[in-house]
Amino acid sequence: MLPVAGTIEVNDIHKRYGDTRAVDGVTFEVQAGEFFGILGPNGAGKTTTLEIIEGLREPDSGTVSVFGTSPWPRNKGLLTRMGVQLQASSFFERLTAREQIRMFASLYGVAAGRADEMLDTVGLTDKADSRTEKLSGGQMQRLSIACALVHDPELVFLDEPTAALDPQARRNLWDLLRKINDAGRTVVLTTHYMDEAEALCDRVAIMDRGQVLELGPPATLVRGLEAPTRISVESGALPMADAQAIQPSATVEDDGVSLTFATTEPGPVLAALADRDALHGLSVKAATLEDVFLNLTGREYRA
Ligand SMILES: Nc1ncnc2c1ncn2[C@@H]1O[C@H](COP(=O)(O)OP(=O)(O)OP(=O)(O)O)[C@@H](O)[C@H]1O
Repeated sequence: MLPVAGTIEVNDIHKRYGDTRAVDGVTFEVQAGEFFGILGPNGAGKTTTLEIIEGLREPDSGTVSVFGTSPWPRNKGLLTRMGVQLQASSFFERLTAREQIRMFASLYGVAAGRADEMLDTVGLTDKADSRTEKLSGGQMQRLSIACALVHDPELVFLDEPTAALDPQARRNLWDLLRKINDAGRTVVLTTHYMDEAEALCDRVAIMDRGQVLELGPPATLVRGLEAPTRISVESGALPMADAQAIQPSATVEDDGVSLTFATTEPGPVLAALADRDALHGLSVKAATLEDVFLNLTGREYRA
């Protein structure tokens, strides 16, 4: 049997700008229905990678296939099957939200009624008559996502869709993105937020300096680290000697604010603290993708 081709296949792509190796040998596949994330700090090469897949840029070398064909040179057959989220700045001037999305719909030969439905899907019906420059950041992002989805594409690209949003607006947008994926669409998203990648993505490619350092489901990447869990309670909850006796393999520190255990076996430590009635101010922090990045690069993650 032939292997099943991915919706997207990226094979050893390179792109240089002068001396900058923006993309330096990137390879991955995205399967149909996947929520795939490209995660990395500013300048990692995420946008360049995405634009090459979208057919907006030509790689210097390497190949890309989307639905089995090359997106470069500009492939009109792919346009109707892909949705690309535009930055809010690319809206037509002085149109209302409804006029914007109907304009996008008409470009694809999509009926106005479908455009109005999409406004409703992204929760903007009550803003339909507002001019886009009057919308909040989150509302503009939702409108740009609605415009990307108006022709019902199978594959959706989102470039940092929640950048610069407040936490509540980000959460709302996450719910919307999950719905889009649950409806069967393949979603490729770039983000520099570790928590966003963890919350949304089935698999994530961690990029830095033009290269993919690690690729897999977020939970697998974190588990693969075998990084310790950090258990903190109030400073002085136990005398240091008693704390150290709980689990000789754990590292224990008391910094005057918290007494913290770093342990790969958190269960017995929690049980022992409960036995000693020493759970005041408890917080438990497992390793995150940030620890994975630190482990891979030796650098703290700075989005
Ligand atoms: N058109 C361009 N001309 C010259 N250099 C560029 C161009 N586009 C990107 N670069 C450089 O290539 C590198 C990768 O940029 P890219 O925008 O792909 O990264 P990114 O991970 O998307 O970053 P950000 O999160 O800041 O958008 C950066 O060093 C950037 O300065």
